[in-house]
Amino acid sequence: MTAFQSTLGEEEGIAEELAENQRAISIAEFFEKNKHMLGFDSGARGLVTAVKEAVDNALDAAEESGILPDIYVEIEESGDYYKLIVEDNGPGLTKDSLPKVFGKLLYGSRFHKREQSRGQQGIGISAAVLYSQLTSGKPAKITSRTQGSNEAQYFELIIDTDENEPEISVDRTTTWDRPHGTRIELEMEGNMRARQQLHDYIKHTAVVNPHARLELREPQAHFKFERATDQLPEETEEIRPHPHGVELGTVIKMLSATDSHSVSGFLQEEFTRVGKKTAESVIDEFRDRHYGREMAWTPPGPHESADVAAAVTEATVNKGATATEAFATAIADAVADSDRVAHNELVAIVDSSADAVEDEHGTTFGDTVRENAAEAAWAELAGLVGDDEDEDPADETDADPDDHSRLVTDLYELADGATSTRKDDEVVHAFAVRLAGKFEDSEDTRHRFTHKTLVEFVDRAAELTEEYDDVAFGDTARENVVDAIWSVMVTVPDDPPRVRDLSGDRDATSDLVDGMRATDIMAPPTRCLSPISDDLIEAGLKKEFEADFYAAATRDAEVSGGDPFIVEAGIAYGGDLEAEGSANVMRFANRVPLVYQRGACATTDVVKSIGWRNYGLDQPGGSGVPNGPVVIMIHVASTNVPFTSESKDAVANVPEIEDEIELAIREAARELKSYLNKRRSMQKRRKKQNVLGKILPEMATKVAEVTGRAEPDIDDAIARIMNNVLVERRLEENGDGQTVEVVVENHSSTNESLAVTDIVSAEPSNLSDGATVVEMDGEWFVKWDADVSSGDEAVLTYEVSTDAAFDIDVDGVEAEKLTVTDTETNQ
Ligand SMILES: Nc1ncnc2c1ncn2[C@@H]1O[C@H](COP(=O)(O)OP(=O)(O)OP(=O)(O)O)[C@@H](O)[C@H]1O
Repeated sequence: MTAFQSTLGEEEGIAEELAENQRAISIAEFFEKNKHMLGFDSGARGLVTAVKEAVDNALDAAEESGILPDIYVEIEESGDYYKLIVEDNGPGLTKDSLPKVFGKLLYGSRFHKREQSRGQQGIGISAAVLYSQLTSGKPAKITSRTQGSNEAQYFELIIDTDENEPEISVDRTTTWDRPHGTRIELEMEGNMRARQQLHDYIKHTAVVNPHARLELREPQAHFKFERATDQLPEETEEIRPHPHGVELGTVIKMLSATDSHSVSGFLQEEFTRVGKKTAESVIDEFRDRHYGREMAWTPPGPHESADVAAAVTEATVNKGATATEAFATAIADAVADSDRVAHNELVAIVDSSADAVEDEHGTTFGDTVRENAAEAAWAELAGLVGDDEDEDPADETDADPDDHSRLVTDLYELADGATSTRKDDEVVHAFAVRLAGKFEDSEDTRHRFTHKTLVEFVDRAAELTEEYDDVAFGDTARENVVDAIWSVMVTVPDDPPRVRDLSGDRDATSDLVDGMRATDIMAPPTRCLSPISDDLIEAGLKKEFEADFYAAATRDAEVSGGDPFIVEAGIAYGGDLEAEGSANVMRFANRVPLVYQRGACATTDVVKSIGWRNYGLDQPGGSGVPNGPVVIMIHVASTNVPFTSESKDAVANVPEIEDEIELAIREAARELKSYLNKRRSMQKRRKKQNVLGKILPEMATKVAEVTGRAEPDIDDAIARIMNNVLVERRLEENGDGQTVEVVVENHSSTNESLAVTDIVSAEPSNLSDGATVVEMDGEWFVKWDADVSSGDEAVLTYEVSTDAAFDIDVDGVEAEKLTVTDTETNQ
């Protein structure tokens, strides 16, 4: 029995006793116990993670200050431990901030910023310090020199885990040969079993950061990556959150923190891409959700008993006959001129008619008169003065086909247009009668309903119709009818609540968040992001892998959780890539290679979910990572990459991000597909050509033998059979010299553009139009660009002495589609 159990059963004091054991846990203490969460779960991994944290910080700091990064990483054995040194040429850290940066967890400059950076949480480097002190007991040794300062600061510190504060043991000035930057030295327990991961991390960092100079020295290897460009990545700018995808909790927090009083001001001030017009659209969406829409009915026609003018006249008292008539006519005319009228629109019509009549007749139309008039006119319009005497409003099953209230006619039209043509007229009519009943019986005489209520009305009317008329009125029909009615209903003009009222109202805020999501809003600005760009991805892949084919795609920015993100993908295929086994999937987030937890990453999940056979790759079982000589690279750039854990190894399964990853990969994969298709058809062509190349000469000899004639021109025949482009030289003696004809016959089905270069050993003359000649070291290069339509031919001519030798080179047509016969050369 545990001590805890022994106390059970005794009535008093358990809670008190338990309460005595409760105490707050410092964040440093927590991570001391849970270092795996930060990527320090083993000695091998600890070293890689520490390098990664320090190098990521160095790159961030240098780029932020517009400095081309120059980073030196050294790992050396030091007795039972490993010593890690990372030096950068960044801006350095001030004496005040340095101890906190390295000696306090959750302290950093990036957590609150909406801007792409490698660092996000303010944990990374202090976690490395924590791991080092935990495993070696030694303090972190840090040197930092800020720009323009004559001397550097030197600190030795550990983290006081109870307090999560730095404990400084040495604090002095020193000299350092770097003009500015930071050097950190950590000793830790470790091993180099993860050497490959370490090398990959440094190598891949170099690939996606061509502006950085990186050097790694470790006990068994030393390599340097010189910078490939002096161009820093485009500077990023901090942005406000985008309204798409911000969560309710965040909006509640923002509402209580904002200085704005109106919702419109709040939206414009606190979010990116929201101007006055967009704010108004969001508020309209909010109104639809929060207040509902009002049903707009068609105005009564001349054959109908409903009479707006008569009703207004009757409701207006003591205004004199002329003014009353003018008032009633103005309202009736405005109603008749509208396609449909909702309650709030009618109120506006009454107001403007009253104002106009007041001006013209000098009679005052007060609020009560206006209200009475609006009520009377609305009763006509909305069928509130029922013309069906026998109808029992309590009997919702009543669907008398003879019943023709004006609402029924209106709703019938809408329902008929929205349901399949197979639905019987009478059934639709019966449904319209029941639905009209719901409107007529509603307590809200303005016919103002939320979408949800409308769905309930339609469902109920449909259920009754199914039950009593024994017909199907399924989900699709119901949804279509709801859509048709909702689209003619009108957004109400009610003012949204003030920010201070909204901030305490969770439901109303939720309507606002839904409204923000439903509004079309321009994609967020991308200046807060720094994608690699498709060109540089291709260049990076080319630098790293010898392949036959490369493709890359950069998607437009999208939003997730209010944070903009961009996904990029690259594919390399063939060449020297490993043909055995599955494809090499390279993952990057904010230009940082992701080394661990491949299997837990959204990028890997997406790669596995794609049907690669469609793109011409081998994929056993039709799912999973494809096989073959392929590298698939994915880069997720975001102002806040959603990682699965603080160790930032794997991207979480966020649907919006997964969709974009898929689209980016598919974009690059489509190019791969057409490359592979072409390659396959070229292979077929080559095979066919090889067979023909063997058979035709034998046939030619046989034919010549049998017929006793000269052997036919085989090259010509091959070109024609294969639908090739034939380039043929013809020579004709001409006095002292000879005329050269280079003939291009296009037997293919497409128009072709060729670049022909004939290298001649003597000086040519009388070149045909379009050809140029350049002399180099006693050889003449006759250059000619020929555009030859399908089925056509083009000829290059020139003259040259009979002893000239030729060598022809043709560019612009794949080798498999080209037949060159240069046999009649004099050499
Ligand atoms: N080499 C450096 N030069 C200049 N500033 C640095 C350097 N390293 C860290 N910093 C500063 O210290 C802060 C804390 O760094 P830390 O690695 O703990 O967190 P982070 O990089 O912000 O986030 P993450 O936990 O995601 O890595 C950074 O935000 C940055 O402002």
